[in-house]
Amino acid sequence: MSALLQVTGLTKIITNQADEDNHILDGVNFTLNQGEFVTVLGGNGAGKSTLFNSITGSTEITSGTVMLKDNDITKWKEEKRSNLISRVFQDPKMGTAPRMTVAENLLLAKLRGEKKTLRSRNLKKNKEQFIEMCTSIGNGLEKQIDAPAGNLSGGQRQSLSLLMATMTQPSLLLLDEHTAALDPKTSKKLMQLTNEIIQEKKMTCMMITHQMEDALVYGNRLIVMKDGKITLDLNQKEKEKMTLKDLLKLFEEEKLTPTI
Ligand SMILES: Nc1ncnc2c1ncn2[C@@H]1O[C@H](COP(=O)(O)OP(=O)(O)OP(=O)(O)O)[C@@H](O)[C@H]1O
Repeated sequence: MSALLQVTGLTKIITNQADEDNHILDGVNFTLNQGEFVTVLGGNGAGKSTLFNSITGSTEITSGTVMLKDNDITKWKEEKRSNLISRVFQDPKMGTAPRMTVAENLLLAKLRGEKKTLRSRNLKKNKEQFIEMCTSIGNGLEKQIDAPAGNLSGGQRQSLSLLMATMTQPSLLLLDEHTAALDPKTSKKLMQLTNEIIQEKKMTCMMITHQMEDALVYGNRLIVMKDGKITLDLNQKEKEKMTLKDLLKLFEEEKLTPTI
């Protein structure tokens, strides 16, 4: 396996009004290999989303480097990084344009990184493929193909976000609690769909979740964060041995504190 993402000494310090430094990310180091699907657990405020923000370039870091596909992207603007990195957020409203139709949203995703306009000719050409993609999800999204994305249910809108995020096979897929705002049944379905897409496209993915069971069931590596640090990093074999009970016990006993 070859390294796809290499994060070294990633640190983000925020100084508050009392002039105290808060280490939101505290020297995070890890390497993600091509094809790895990592689930990321950690309590509120552990630094999980800030880690994602640092990788996508939506937050400025204090120090450290981010390498992606042998490129040092630390100083790249967010827009440039977005040609290689896709992210799906918790809020269904974040990943789609509400006034554009489902088909237009999908076309926008298909043309990512290209300087093309949303011509109706392009829409017509791709419509059949888009309907097929939507039908495969099984939640009626294809019936809304010409409806504005803002009219969709939360589950439909998140599945559209997921389709858009994975359409052009990004180098890295970041899922930021992307099922958390949905009801349990819809959330489960979207998680299954997510896993199918990741397996089928052999994608490299990091997924933040608060569902310990999902963190154990899905993916082939598990990372736990606490106080801006990675405090547990289980490979596939170690993860397979870990039971939900063991994991819950570790959290309860707070054995996930850094050893240094
Ligand atoms: N721009 C900022 N200014 C000040 N504090 C910030 C900023 N960004 C993040 N923080 C703080 O950094 C800490 C980590 O936040 P982050 O959102 O990364 O945590 P998280 O692990 O994703 O938590 P959650 O599970 O609640 O989403 C929090 O205490 C948060 O309030």
